[in-house]
Amino acid sequence: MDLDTLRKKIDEIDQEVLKLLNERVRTAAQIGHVKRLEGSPIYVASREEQVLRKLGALNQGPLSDEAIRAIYREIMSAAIALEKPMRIAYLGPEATYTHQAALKKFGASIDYIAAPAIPDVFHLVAKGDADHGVIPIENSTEGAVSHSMDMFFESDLKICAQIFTPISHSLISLSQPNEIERVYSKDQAIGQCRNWLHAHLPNASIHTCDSTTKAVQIAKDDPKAAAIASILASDLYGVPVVAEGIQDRLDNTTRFLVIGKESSGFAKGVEFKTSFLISVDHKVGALEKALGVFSSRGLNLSKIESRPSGKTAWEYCFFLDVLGHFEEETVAAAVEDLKAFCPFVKWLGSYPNAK
Ligand SMILES: O=C(O)C(=O)C[C@]1(C(=O)O)C=C[C@@H](O)C=C1
Repeated sequence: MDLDTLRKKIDEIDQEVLKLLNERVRTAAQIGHVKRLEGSPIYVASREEQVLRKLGALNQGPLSDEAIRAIYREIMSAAIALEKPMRIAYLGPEATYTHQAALKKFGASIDYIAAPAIPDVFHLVAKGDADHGVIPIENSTEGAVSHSMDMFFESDLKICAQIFTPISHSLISLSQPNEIERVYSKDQAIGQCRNWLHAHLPNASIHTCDSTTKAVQIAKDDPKAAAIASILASDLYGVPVVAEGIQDRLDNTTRFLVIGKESSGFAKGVEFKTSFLISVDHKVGALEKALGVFSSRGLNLSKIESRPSGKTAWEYCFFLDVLGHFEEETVAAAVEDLKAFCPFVKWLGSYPNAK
């Protein structure tokens, strides 16, 4: 077939695709109406994952599963916007890695609010000024973002989704590396580039600041300074990248959480993760007994992290991640068991365990 004929074919297909897309978002708008009457949440992470999994199973190619997910991310983003104008708060300012994770999860049709610090994300959602919030929770190189974890002690917000984002850092400066005297970034980002900094800028002083974007703002005004941040932040502020991919590990990935007033309901065919916060008595075997509640039921405990209790020195609370949904019988029964002997058990949410 010649070019004109093939393009005519594409035009005809596009007409059909457009008709179907509008039919799909009209149906989503009707769902939105039902949800408003019922008072149920508009964004439903478990349903989205179910839709994406079904499409993945149906897909015969040549589109990759990744491409389908990206296309449907924007279709669902447009659908949500028609159901209700939605606002997502994220740890800002603009162009932070959290901003990029939020965009990846919620797409381009949603309104975003940059919050100056992690507690502000929680407060915006709790007050109803934002429908959901996005915060970093752990990095594959540097570990837990303790500030985010600690917010769950006091907040009643629930986790409704997780987002994994590969993190590639750049050195951003108006000068070349041999002229750089000061390096600025968020503590976590500095930790992810520690070996690179030691090898390439051994004489530069290292300074932490509130965000990777803030670091770029500093580097814009100080030619002797460099920021560790994303290429997006370099583009936004017009400060050049002088070295790319400076993170110590190639597989450097951050896990972000979506928080909201409600967790994610159960959906068939979707694998879930449930997070808890517990404390145990200061007794021999107390922690082992708590963990045994899960293993005796064949539940996979995928993570345990201890944090100071915030009440008494050298007393700890434990964050647990378990594969399964709180509405599933085995998980619910395990929690009942825990409540019988743990002084403190808090369910933080159940959400799709999608990578
Ligand atoms: O099924 C729903 O609950 C919808 O609102 C529709 C839809 C979709 O476009 O498929 C949109 C938003 C939700 O987060 C989940 C799914």
